[in-house]
This record gives sequence, structure tokens and C-alpha cells, in this order.
Amino acid sequence: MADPVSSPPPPLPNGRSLLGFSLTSPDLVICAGSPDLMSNNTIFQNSPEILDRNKYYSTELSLDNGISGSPESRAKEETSRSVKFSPFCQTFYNKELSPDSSIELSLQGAIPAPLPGVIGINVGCTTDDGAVTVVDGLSFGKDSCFHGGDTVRTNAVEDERLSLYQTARMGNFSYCFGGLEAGDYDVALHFAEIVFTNGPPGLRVFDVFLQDKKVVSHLDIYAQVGANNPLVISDLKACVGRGQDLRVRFEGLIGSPILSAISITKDDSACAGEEALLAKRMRSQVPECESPKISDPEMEEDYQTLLSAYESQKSKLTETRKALEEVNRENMLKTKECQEAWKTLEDLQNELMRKSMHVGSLAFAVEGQVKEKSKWFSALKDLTRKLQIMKGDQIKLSEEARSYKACMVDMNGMMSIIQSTMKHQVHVHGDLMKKFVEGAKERKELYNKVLELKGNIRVFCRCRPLNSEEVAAGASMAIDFESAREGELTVFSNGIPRRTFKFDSVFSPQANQADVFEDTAAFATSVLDGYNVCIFAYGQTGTGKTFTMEGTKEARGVNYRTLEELFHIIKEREKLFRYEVSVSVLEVYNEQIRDLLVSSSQPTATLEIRQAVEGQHCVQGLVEARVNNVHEAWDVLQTGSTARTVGSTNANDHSSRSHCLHCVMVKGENLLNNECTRSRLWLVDLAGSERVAKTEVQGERLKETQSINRSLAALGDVIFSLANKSAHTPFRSTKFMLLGGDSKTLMFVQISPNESDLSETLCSLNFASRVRGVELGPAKRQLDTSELVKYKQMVRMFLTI
Ligand SMILES: Nc1ncnc2c1ncn2[C@@H]1O[C@H](COP(=O)(O)OP(=O)(O)OP(=O)(O)O)[C@@H](O)[C@H]1O
Repeated sequence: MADPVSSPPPPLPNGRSLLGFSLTSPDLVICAGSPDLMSNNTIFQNSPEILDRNKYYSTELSLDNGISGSPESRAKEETSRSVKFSPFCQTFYNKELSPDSSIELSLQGAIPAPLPGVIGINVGCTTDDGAVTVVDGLSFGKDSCFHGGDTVRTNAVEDERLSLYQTARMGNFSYCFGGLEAGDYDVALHFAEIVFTNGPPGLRVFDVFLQDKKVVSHLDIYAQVGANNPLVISDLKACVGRGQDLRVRFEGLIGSPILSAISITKDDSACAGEEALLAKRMRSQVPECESPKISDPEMEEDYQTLLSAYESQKSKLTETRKALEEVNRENMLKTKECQEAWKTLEDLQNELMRKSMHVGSLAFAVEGQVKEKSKWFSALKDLTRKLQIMKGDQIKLSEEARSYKACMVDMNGMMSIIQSTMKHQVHVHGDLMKKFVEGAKERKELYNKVLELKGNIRVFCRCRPLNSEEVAAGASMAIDFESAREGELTVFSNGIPRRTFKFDSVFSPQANQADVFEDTAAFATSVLDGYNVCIFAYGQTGTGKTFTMEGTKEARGVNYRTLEELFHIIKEREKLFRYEVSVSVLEVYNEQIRDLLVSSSQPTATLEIRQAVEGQHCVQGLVEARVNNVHEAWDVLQTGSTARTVGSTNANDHSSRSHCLHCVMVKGENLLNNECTRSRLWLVDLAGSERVAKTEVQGERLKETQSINRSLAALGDVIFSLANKSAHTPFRSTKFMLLGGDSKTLMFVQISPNESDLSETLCSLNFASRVRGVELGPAKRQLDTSELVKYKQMVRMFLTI
């Protein structure tokens, strides 16, 4: 006897496998939010329809056919195991299932009953999706008869012919078609990968069961036809017994199964053949019995015995049939009970599934809460620790505050002491400041006094060395510097000492520029103390006036060194004094004043001297360039010097034919008492004095030389006027009145050592000596003006020879 149950009930699904994900995993959230799933679809909204379990588990018992079906039908089953793709699929994609995939077809025991039936379902399609889809003459209506899974929809499949594949069902689901006539059916399944459209293969592998028999195994749609392409597996044979349902179930091996459409058509030919075969077998198994005619009494007896045995067997068979029918009825009842139990079980499973999902989401939420709680807990722990530290700090601070409070009392006492000390100090400071200002003033006055004692007009004599031409010509020295340290020099003529001169300083040809400046530096201090200073070089052409004043880049002269000293003292005094320095450069040429800072391209206006304050004069409209350091000042002075008028004389190839006057204006402010000063430093390189007869010049150059000599004679007037401290300069015709006023004057008298220049040398020395003598001696104050006039006339006479 065969097993009375045609197919075992499917294994009881648990909530976890139904869900397809771990309850505590975040898959739940990801699935719900996946863009591949329709957002308005939930598992609850797509609850499966209740299957007709009366049919699902009904079992037909037949002694005639047995459970496995006839050998013929088994033979047919063997031959019908095949994989068939629809022409549609083959035409468009021409692909086959992978070797791993196989499709099995099993023929169930069937009772022949010619029933019409064609079912087409567009899986995942709802009534909202519109009209019925027709493919290959078969209509596909809205989705029904399903159990489990979710609907999926895609817009990627736009071809109208492929509209069947725009919707699908995904998950572990099954279809159950009830009310079918008993018989064989052809089942065609339509698949398309519309979710994992980017692959790779192997993301979704599943099996298909027909009437609980696996007919397709390890199906991987993406591996077969790629994404958004149809795959049709047709001619899957299913046999439906009387009162049975047709069941198609999908089980995922990797991921969830997916189905786009399903079609079922009745296979009449198979049923007809099966029916005929069944009738033949029925006939062969139940032959008609006729009573044979037996003549032999023994045989008659045997026959009767057999007949009675047959009758008894027949009655037993009838009883057995009755018993079987009874068993069948009981079985039906039990089946009904089982179906009810199954339905209850399924309800429970659904409930369990819902609960599991709820538990899953709760678990997820709890997990989140736990995480949040632990976060808060650690934050709380952190805060507690900080609070403890702060408490400790607060205790320390309280202690410190207490000690500070105690200190404050002492501090207040100290404060009052400090305040009174401060007051005293401020008072002392005021006194000190007053004393300092007075001291500074006193120092200035004393310094000035010293300079005054040295003489307001001081005369330094400097002798240049014999130049190479003079040496080559065998020139002899006319000056002896043995007593130069005492400020004396002796003039020789033909080897006999003719006369000795005494000056404030005498510099022999061996003295360098630094030696010369050593005694000059004090004048820079005087300028910053607010005194006017005038330093000029006087002498015969080519005796080194320009060399002493300007110098060269390698051997800086008085001009550069005085400026350097000036800015050095300004830097030293910067905390006590604020100074502003500006410079002008002008030349006196042919009795005309020219501003050397005005570009030669600009029209030159005749500059005139005006009286500024009592005893002081200034040039109106003279450019004054503001300078901040020695470099800026030197650059400006150099610009002016290069514009100076020079010419060639017998005595000097590059003789200065004009008087070059550099004026440095200093404005000072004492930051302690706000006392302001305004002073000038004149640095004058005079044109060379020379005798007209000696230089043999004529025409313009003669006029030029005469003009130079005239102005130098006028300089004598100015100097003597300074010596007299006369507020009124009697020689207004000279431009040197500029140098007038309360000036300290330093005169460099430059001489030549050459004996052939002796007469010019004597003239210069005499002039310088008289000037010095006039100024220095106490006789100065009682200076005889007739004597002064005599000297001036001497100078004039000498210069015009
Ligand atoms: N003390 C000295 N040591 C070395 N060389 C000197 C010295 N004095 C003058 N000389 C040189 O003598 C030459 C003439 O000097 P400088 O031009 O300075 O004379 P000057 O008196 O300015 O002439 P002028 O009045 O014609 O302009 C220059 O070549 C200069 O370098």
C-alpha cells in the first residue's frame, strides 16, 4: 500500500525565516526604506489571502491507481522532464539556464476529468494598474491567490511588450489555485530581475516547487538574462487531483525569490490519454465472471469450494472496500480537522510574524535606547567626574579667597603706604625732572660756553699732500708741521722759515678725514641744542676744500660725518627729544642763488634772500626735503652737489666755480618740558680763491673768477660781522648774509704745501689768522673797528691782484 498522503505538508515556517532578516539587525529598517520596494506597501497591507485548506490537503485514495500513478504515466513523466523557454524569451534573449539550474517535472496521480481552465496572473499588479495584459494570446489579470511576499514595481522596464515585468512579487511566497478540474496543467513562470539591477550574479538564487515537488532549482535570473530582461520557464507539468489545488511555491536559497507573472493552461491531451489508460487498466483488473460448466464431480466440488472461497473473498473485498470507504470518510474528517488546525496554525504564524516584526522593531528601538542610555551614562559619569574636580577646585578657591581676604587687609595697608610713597616719588620725580631739565639746560649752556670759549669762529688749517704731478716736477714743501699738535705751522721760503701761524687745529697732509672730523663732531651737538652752525672751507683752488667737505665714498668728508653724528645723537635722545630734519642745497654762482634741488628741466626763478627773524635770513621758495636718516639726507645732498657748476682752471681740472651751500634745518622738541628749538647747520664748500693773473682766464671765466673773489671778500665782511655779533650786517650785497645770525662758525683754511703756491698760501693763512685773532682774543670785545677795516681791505686787495 502506498502512502495515503500525496504530498507532505510544507515545513512549518518560523517568523525569522518568513521575515528573511534578523530581528535585531537593522535589515528591517533598510528593507522598509529600500528604494526598490514600493513605499506604501507593508507586510500587513499585503497579507496573504487565506488558502482553501479543504482542497489543499484533500487526498484521494484509490486501490486501482495507487499513489504513484500508472507505469505509463510514469513513463510519460520521464519523457516530459525538460526545460522549455517560450518563443518570446528565445527570440529576444536566446539564453539558457546555467548548468547549475535544473527544472524537474513530476506527474502526480491524477483522475481524468476534462476540465477547461486557463489562468494568467500579472504578479504584483493591482486593479489600480489598469487593463489586463495580453501576451502571446494569453490574458494576465491582477495579482491574486498569493500567500506571502511583497509587491515590487519598477519603471526601468519601459517596453510595452515587457509590461508584464513592471511588477513582481518578492519574498518567500506561494500561489495556490483552487477550484480547478482534475487533470494535467502546463504552468509557465515569468521572471525578471528588477531589483538588483546592478548585479552581480548570485544575489538572488531560489527554488520553485510545483505541488510541493521541486521543479526548478538554483535559479539565478541575473546570471541567466541580466537585469530587466524576461526569463520564461514554461511547460512545467502539474497534475491536479479531484478536489485538489494547484500550488506553486518559491523558496529562496540566497536572497528572496521574485516572480513577474504566472500562467496555467490545461493539458487536455495528457488527461485524455491518462483516462483511456485508466479505463483499460480498470477493465483488465475487474474481468466479468461467468460460471463454467463442469462435468467432473470432483472438479465440481473444487469449483464450488473455490466459488465459495471466491464469494467469501468477494464479500471480504466488499467489506474491505466498505472499511476503506469508512477510513476514507474518517480520513476526510481528519483532513478537515487538520485543515482547520492548519488554518489556526497559519493564523498563529501570521500573528507570530507580526509579533516577531514588532519585537524586531522593538529590539531595534531598545538597542538604540541602550546605546543612547550608555552614551548618557558615560556623559553623566564624565560630568560627575568634572563636578568632583570642580568641587575640589572650589574648595581650593575658597581657601585661596579666604587667604586673599586676609591678604587684602595687609594689601590695603600696603596700598596706603605705596600711595603715600608714590606721592612722595611723584614729588621727587617732579623735582628730579625739573632738576634734569635745568641740568640739561645748564649742560647746554656750559657746552655752548665751552665752544664760545674756544671761539665762536674757529679756524682749522688743513694742508693737502703734494700731488703726483708736483712730486714728478720736484716741487719742494713750503710748510713745516713739526708743531702741528700745538696748532702751529711754519712757512718756509727758499729753506728759510718765514713765518709761523697758530690756529685752533692744524692738519698736516698725513691727517685723514677721521682726524679732521674729531674736533668737528662737537658742532653737531650744538645744532641739536638749538644753535646755528656754519662750517665752511676756504682756500686757493685745488687745495682740497671739496675733499674736506664732501670727501669721497671711501673717505667721507665733514658733511657726511656731521650728518651721521647728527642722526646718531637724535637716536640717542629719542626718548627725551623729538627732531624733524630737512635739507636744502643751493649754490651762489655769479652772485645769483640757484636751488640745486629744483630739476634743471624746470624753469629757474631768481631766488631772493629775505629777513626771517631778527639777525637771520632765509631764501624764499627754497626746496626743503624732509629726511629721516643719514642715507636719505646724503642722497638729497648728493643730488644737489651733482648739479653744481664746475669748470676747469689752470689750477684745477674740476674746479668748483660756485659756492655750494648745504643747509640742514633741525626742529627739536623737548618731550619733558615741550621746549622747541629751530636751528640750521650750514655746510659750505666755497669756490676756490685765486689770482686772476695766475689763472690767466679771460672773458666769461674772468668774469666768473672776479665774481668768486668779490663774494669771498664779502664773506670776510660777514665773518667779521659775526665776530662782532652785530645784529646788522653792513654788507647786504653779499649772499653770505644767509650765514649770519647767532652762528657758531668753523672755518677750514685749505692750503697747498707747494713752494710755488706760497704767495696764495700766505694770503689764505694771513686771512684765516686775522679772522681767528679777531674772534679769540679778549681784545675781540674791545675790537678796534678800524683794524677790522684794514684787514678787510687787505683781503680784497689780495684777491683782486
Ligand atoms: N688731504 C688730501 N689728501 C689727499 N688728496 C687731497 C687732499 N686734499 C685734496 N686732495 C686732492 O686734491 C685735488 C683737489 O682737491 P679739491 O677739488 O677738493 O680742491 P678744491 O679746493 O675743492 O678745488 P676748487 O676750489 O678748484 O674746487 C683732488 O684730487 C683731491 O682729491
